[in-house]
Amino acid sequence: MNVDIGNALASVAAPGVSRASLERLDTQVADAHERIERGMANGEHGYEALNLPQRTDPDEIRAAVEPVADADALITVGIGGSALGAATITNALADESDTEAVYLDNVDPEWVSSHLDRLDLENTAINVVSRSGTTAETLANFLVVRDAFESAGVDWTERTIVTTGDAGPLRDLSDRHDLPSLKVPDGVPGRFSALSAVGMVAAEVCGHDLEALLEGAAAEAETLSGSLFECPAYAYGATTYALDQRGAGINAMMPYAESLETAAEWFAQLWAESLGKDDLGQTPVRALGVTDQHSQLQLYRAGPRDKLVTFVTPQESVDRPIPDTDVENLAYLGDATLGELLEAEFEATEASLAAAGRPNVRLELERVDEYELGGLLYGMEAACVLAGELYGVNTFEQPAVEWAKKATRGLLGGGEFEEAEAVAEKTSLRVER
Ligand SMILES: O=P(O)(O)OC[C@H]1O[C@H](O)[C@H](O)[C@@H](O)[C@@H]1O
Repeated sequence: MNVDIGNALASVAAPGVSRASLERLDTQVADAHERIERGMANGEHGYEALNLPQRTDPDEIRAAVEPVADADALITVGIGGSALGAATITNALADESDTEAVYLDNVDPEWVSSHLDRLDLENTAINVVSRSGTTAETLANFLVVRDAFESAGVDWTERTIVTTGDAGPLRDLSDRHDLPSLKVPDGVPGRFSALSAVGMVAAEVCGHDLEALLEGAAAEAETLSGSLFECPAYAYGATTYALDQRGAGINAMMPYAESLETAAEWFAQLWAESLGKDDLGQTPVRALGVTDQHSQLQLYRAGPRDKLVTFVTPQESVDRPIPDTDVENLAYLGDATLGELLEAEFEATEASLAAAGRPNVRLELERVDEYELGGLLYGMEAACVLAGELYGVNTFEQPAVEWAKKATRGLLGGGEFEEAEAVAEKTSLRVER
């Protein structure tokens, strides 16, 4: 992954971040890097995630998925960090795969049923993932999926792989039915676990190259160093932090590849849950080039000056010519390909933001393949850890989400809920038709 922060730097037209201030920030980056290295060396909670390229064992994952390797479809039941990493990988690489990857994260009954009703369950496998093993949505969806298998006369115990922590309801269930299981590595929070079994079971069943994913991540890991000017991941983390300090509290992640749409979702969780605490953090927004040029771009170029736009641009991809036409005003398209049009749209958007003094950063990938994707996932995680150090927040906890999880359980009769109820009552205002 290369990072071009040129359009985030202050110029005559743009009020971005100055090179001098980045040079000053580099001292803090050096200190943060020392802290990160120490955390990695000691396997401390969270920092351990940056060791995954060396720790993850593809053979162990392959052995666990062997019983379902021939599945036509794989239903991954998980949410947040237990689904988005895997979905990012399989959606990005979908064209290489014969297995359909389905992700059940939401508990919308209509949507869950629509998947279960259409899939041939006899040739479908289940990949249930929960670090804690207690997440209500995941367990509920798993019970529903299991029930659908039983109703279809399919032995779900022959078709299920579990990935979870050492203990908890999901681990108990997996032990009771002797299911093939993998462990969420210690010290790795869900949103940093894409490069472990959490993200890679689905990748393996869908036929992707796990070694290449890890090699790409390892290559990115090798660039970690005490200067943002030498490390693309830190350049990104430090620049976003510096821009946020100057008012860019919103970061719109805008890949110019349909296949990377889920990567923006994954990034949103990483950035929001890791940095959004102590009244600090930068709000991630999901966007997609070119689609959102025709919906959000007006705001990015002419709305409040509180945004950074992050482009992700693969340099190579398959292409397709635009056929000639005899419609006179469209003749200019006939000489181009869809890829050239996409590239021109990207360059025009980047230039238009820069011309309007709106900071933007470009993350360049050679192409969308396992190696580059591994680098992108690792690079964004390292950028996030660095940004967390600069903000001075605890990057690896998420107390606000835990509060809502507890409240949900309480509402369903699974625990205390007085605090949430009391607040909701005081602030409720209802307007009826
Ligand atoms: O993997 P699980 O324990 O089921 O957790 C799934 C998700 O739950 C919560 O929403 C956490 O805030 C997320 O960070 C986590 O990824």
